[in-house]
Amino acid sequence: MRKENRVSCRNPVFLFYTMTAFHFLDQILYVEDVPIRDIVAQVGTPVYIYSAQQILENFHQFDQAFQSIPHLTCYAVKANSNLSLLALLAQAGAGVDIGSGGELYRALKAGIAPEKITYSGVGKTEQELVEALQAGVQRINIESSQEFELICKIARELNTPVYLSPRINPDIDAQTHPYIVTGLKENKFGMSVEQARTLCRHARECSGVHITGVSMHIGSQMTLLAPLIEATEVLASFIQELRQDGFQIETIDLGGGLGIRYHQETAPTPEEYGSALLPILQPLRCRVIVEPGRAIVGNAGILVMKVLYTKQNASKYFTIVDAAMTDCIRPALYHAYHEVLPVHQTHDASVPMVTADIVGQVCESADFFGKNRQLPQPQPGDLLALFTAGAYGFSMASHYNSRPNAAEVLVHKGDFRIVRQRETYADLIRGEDIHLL
Ligand SMILES: Cc1ncc(COP(=O)(O)O)c(C=O)c1O
Ligand SMILES: N[C@@H](CCCC[NH3+])C(=O)O
Repeated sequence: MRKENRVSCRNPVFLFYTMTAFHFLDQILYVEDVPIRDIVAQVGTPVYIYSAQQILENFHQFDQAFQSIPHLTCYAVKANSNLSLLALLAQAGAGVDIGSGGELYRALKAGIAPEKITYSGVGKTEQELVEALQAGVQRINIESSQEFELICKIARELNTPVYLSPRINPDIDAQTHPYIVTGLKENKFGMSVEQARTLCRHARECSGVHITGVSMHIGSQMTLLAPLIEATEVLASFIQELRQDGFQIETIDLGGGLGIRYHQETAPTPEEYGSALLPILQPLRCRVIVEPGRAIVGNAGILVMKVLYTKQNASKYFTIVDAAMTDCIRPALYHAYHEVLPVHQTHDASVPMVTADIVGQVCESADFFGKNRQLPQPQPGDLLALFTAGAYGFSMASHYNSRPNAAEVLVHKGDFRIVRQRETYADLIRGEDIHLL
């Protein structure tokens, strides 16, 4: 990763990005050793670009944070499910957390060993559960008594042992965006300790079904450790109780949720996260599962887009780009802040700074990437990069307005590969038939 000779830029946020694989050299944005413009020249825009080195560095930070105890880092596939990213992480020794049959399919295709897969989710269907058990998945986080009954039935029919971890909803506020809080009692996820206690007792009567763990996932983009510490304590004391009742609890699954820096927030590092939790975890002598998604891929990806037009309505300036909320819905859905910077910096003082909304092509006023952003007056054809877009970017893409999905590119050192082709119009109508009744 080149980090020498960086130019000073007009915007101080540039300095922040020099801490990742994305950096400016002679006013040009690079990922690892590749200029973004070289990728765009070959692949076009909009394009998601990921750094393999950054992903691996983030993954190893989690591994190191828990190295003093048995653990498995199960990357949450929902954050970014591209097959090449999954294969990269598989090669590095990661397991995965999946939330659907589709994610199971991807994980297996990417070479993740079934015994390294954890299956979470509030609404797993019978077919999905059967597929997971037949594939050899050995950790299912269970979220309701009805799901439990269904799993008991499937275990009998398949004559397969099943290993379950009730997902505890500890009623603790993760203090993040309300749409991504998942551990309050009014949320749909998991069950109370009381309900889990009843479920575990019931499990004794179901042959082939074993309660071997306890799990949680209380929210996403958490910037405070206190809720995670408190929730881990709840799980730890439940584990002690279950063991006293004779259950052989081997696993504690802490879920994901560690936040990252998008703007001015400060998020704990994986090391700080590990250090805060290890005193609770060590005495349990459990295998620890962590399920980070965003913290592994978030800062390892950008979305590059091209300026189509600029215009002014009344006193407002707009920069209209060739990407849209269909490529990255986070600003529209959560009012999430993502830094947007020109791919080529200018030191030319004659280029005026403007304050503009950076907006997409879709017919929704929520279709924006940034509001009132200060940047050197963009010109049609200029490239802009939306930073920290590796998590919940492409994986939440849609086809609204019949927009083909963007291409995805993976970079490693001086080399890059298209890891997902840009969609065509034909892709958009695949599976549709015209019937005139
Ligand atoms: C069960 C489960 N595990 C892990 C994650 C990953 O979360 P994050 O990307 O916030 O680390 C999620 C999503 O929030 C989840 O629902
Ligand atoms: N999609 C969310 C995170 C939800 C995590 C899934 N439980 C985001 O973009 O921040």
